[in-house]
Amino acid sequence: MAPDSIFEDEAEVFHDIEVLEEDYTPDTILCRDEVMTEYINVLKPIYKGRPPQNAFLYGDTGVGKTAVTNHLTTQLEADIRQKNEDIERQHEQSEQETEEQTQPAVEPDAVDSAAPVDLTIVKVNCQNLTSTGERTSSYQVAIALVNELRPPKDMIASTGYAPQAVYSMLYEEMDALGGTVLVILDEVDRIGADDTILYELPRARANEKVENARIGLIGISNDYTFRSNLSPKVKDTLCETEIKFPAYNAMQLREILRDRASRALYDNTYGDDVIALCAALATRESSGSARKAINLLRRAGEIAENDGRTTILEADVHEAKDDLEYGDMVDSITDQDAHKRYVLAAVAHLSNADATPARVKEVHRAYRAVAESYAADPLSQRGMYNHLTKLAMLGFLTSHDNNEGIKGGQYYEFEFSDEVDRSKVREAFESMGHSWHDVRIHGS
Ligand SMILES: Nc1ncnc2c1ncn2[C@@H]1O[C@H](COP(=O)(O)OP(=O)(O)OP(=O)(O)O)[C@@H](O)[C@H]1O
Repeated sequence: MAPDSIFEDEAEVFHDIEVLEEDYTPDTILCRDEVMTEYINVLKPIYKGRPPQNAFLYGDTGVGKTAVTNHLTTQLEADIRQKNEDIERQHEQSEQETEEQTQPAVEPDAVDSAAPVDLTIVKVNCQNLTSTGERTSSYQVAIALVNELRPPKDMIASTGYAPQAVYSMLYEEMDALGGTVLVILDEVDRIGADDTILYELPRARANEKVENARIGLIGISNDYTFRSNLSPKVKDTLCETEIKFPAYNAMQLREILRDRASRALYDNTYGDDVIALCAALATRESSGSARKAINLLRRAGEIAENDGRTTILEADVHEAKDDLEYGDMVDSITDQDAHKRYVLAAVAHLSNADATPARVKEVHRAYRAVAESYAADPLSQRGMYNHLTKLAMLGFLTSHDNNEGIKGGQYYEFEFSDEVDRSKVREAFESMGHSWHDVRIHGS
């Protein structure tokens, strides 16, 4: 039967596509028993009503840091709710029994030692705090935390307050809550060089900034260098416990994928070959990222559906890989700071004018025109050169070392690496809401 609408697919492979969405929290966390045990030990004191611990979680992207955190904090909240209800019931029972009998049936001590636990969890992703993609700062994280704790009508603006005033507001909110306040900072490396908040929070009670609240801090990061660059006093507190999330191997990814696929896809739409290929590609190309494996499966399913098929083929997975790589590169460009993006735009214009590989002087001329077209102050050639070499180090650009002997001297030339091209840079600009400016390349 022909579909009634142009938006209808003749063939469908997804039974529940949401199971493959980024924000889906799986009911069961597979293949993470060891880290879960370590993590549970960090959270145990909270359940027991003792002072919370601080922890630093690290591991490559897509290895379950957020998924495990969400899973365990949800479980912690549910268990504490249950514990508090039990305690309340016990209290009521013992009060009743005291009224009825002269001798209470329940040991009074058993009730007193089990005081209800008051827990508030505040989560902030430090990546999303600036619209321009520049580095976040402790100040912005503090503002985000204040706003998480306040009702919408009392939220504060992201600029215009003295840092100490923001910290005071934060402590006030936390003190008003009382009990244990567990602050979880995802992508904490985005905080950049100013890590004030990371030593302010765990020490707030000792420094008498809060009286009623006990603050625990969990930082999550996929940047290995971040930890080593932390100031020693932050390292001592935040990294009280460190939990490393290792990359998944292909076998583990297969297990995770089989579980997801069985919920997301109709039976018989995929075979074990497709699962194995997604797992193998994610292991090889994306250092064991479950996110990549799941995204590959999802994209491959969409490709099959768009093609009117109810079976996902290995070829769909290969096509999905190409599609995702394109998107990943655009995202990585978006993640760069403004001057690096201007440099990439400059190389895009040069490449379009067939003027690459280009010497630093030529890149600088194009870069200056790009920066000015976005009303930004261009850096000097030396300043820009630092960004240029960093971009080459990160794999966006390739540099050629030319040596023309005594006459020409030694010089470097730059061009896009195989993974980058003009359309990706342009798409990155547009995805950030910046229109693409066609800059004239002089002298080319
Ligand atoms: N052990 C697991 N069992 C089931 N699903 C998992 C597991 N690990 C990761 N996933 C899924 O893989 C995806 C990526 O995981 P997650 O967001 O937790 O990674 P991450 O380590 O926090 O990555 P990033 O550092 O990029 O934030 C999510 O969809 C998550 O549900």
